[in-house]
Parts: sequence; structure tokens; C-alpha cells
Amino acid sequence: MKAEYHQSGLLIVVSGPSGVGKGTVCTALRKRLPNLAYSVSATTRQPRAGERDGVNYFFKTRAEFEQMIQNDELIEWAEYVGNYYGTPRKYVEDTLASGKDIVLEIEVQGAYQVKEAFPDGVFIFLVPPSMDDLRTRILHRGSETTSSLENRLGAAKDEYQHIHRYDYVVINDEVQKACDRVEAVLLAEHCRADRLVMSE
Ligand SMILES: Nc1ncnc2c1ncn2[C@@H]1O[C@H](COP(=O)(O)OP(=O)(O)OP(=O)(O)O)[C@@H](O)[C@H]1O
Ligand SMILES: Nc1nc2c(ncn2[C@@H]2O[C@H](COP(=O)(O)O)[C@@H](O)[C@H]2O)c(=O)[nH]1
Repeated sequence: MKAEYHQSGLLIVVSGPSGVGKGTVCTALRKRLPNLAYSVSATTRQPRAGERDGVNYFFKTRAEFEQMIQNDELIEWAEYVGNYYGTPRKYVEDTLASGKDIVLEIEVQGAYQVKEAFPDGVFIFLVPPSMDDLRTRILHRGSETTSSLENRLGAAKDEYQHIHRYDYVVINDEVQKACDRVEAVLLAEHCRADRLVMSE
């Protein structure tokens, strides 16, 4: 008998407090792993300088976003410091069906919903070396008003309460080291016997 196996794509969730470096680490990881697909989220927040519609986010009005919810176009969605964020369903499902890995960079409420729908997903929580580093990173990014910065740091404290629900905690002290750790996780996950599917 000839045994042949294949693997389906991994759905990878990366969460962690605002400013920890999820976007930076995911971008660096995609440079290393060109086959890794990235889920572009929909949001109602305003674009930051340099952000492009369809690349960083699909920027929506609240009415458009609520219509996406009604149409069941989102795998998950959440309200985070006053704006909606959600993961468009079709791209994720099509990518996984094609056997490719896909990464979703989302906050914890959304991650819970994804865990319900995709229990085999790989859930990674990125942490900064310290809360002072976190504050400095958000400040240096220059994206937030003082009140938005404080709201995001407040949300970070809540998000830490959910850390034990994740499979892996990765420290983002240096971007390339954080990438090494995430890459090691993905390599191990790809080798798990329970992920192998015997081909017909
Ligand atoms: N390891 C690191 N060391 C120092 N600075 C970092 C590191 N990783 C990311 N940064 C910087 O921290 C800032 C926040 O990073 P980034 O925007 O990737 O965070 P994020 O977690 O995606 O934030 P948000 O959830 O708010 O979108 C950026 O200015 C980035 O250059
Ligand atoms: N539940 C979801 N959270 C998302 C999604 N896309 C991004 N995010 C998270 O929102 C916060 C704020 O992001 P920012 O770009 O305004 O700084 C951050 O934690 C993101 O990871 C999503 O589709 N669903």
C-alpha cells in the first residue's frame, strides 16, 4: 500500500496589545515566508498616514460594516476602543482550501470567535518586554492622541487577562528574534501527526 499524506493550511492568529509589534513582526515573517497569506481586515477606524485601502485594511463606514455583519461576510468581528474590526470570511476560507497558511492579526475578542469556528488554529499572543516598552512603541509610532493612547494601554491590561487561552506566548524584544520564535512554532505545528490527512 502506498501511503500518501497531505496537510491543510494553518490558520494562525496573532494577538497582543496595541503597539506590541504584531504588524511589524507579521510583515517581517511574510518576507521570510512568501507563501504565507495575510488576512486584510475590515475596519471603521480612520486610515493612518501611509495606510492604503485593501492593503492595510478595508476601510468602511459603520453602515457598510454593519451590512457586512448582516450578510455573514465576516468570520469574526469586535468593537475595539470605539471602532469595528472584522475578518472577511471568503479570503480566509479560500486560502485554507488551497492548502496555504494564513495569518490573522486580531484582538482577543475576535480570537475567541475564531477559536470557536477553527479549533485547530494556532493561537499566538505577542508580548512586549515591558509595559514601558509598549508605551514607548505606541508613542514613537505617533499614531494616537493622548486619550487614544491611554485607551489602548487600558485595553492592553484587559487583553493580558486572556493570555492563557492562547497556545503560545512570544516575546517581541527584537523583531528578527520574535520572527524566529514564530517560525519555530509554525514548523512544529506543521509536523504534528494529528494534522496529517491521508490522501484518498
Ligand atoms: N521589537 C521591536 N523593538 C522596537 N520597536 C518595535 C519592535 N516591534 C515593533 N516596534 C515598533 O513599535 C511600533 C508599533 O508596532 P506595530 O504597529 O507593528 O504594532 P501593532 O501591535 O501592530 O499595533 P496595533 O495593534 O496598534 O496595530 C512601531 O513603531 C514599530 O516600528
Ligand atoms: N477582532 C479583530 N481585531 C482586529 C482586526 N484587525 C485588526 N484588529 C486589532 O484591532 C486592534 C487595533 O488595531 P489598529 O490597527 O487600530 O491599531 C489591534 O489589536 C488589531 O490587531 C480584525 O479583523 N478583527
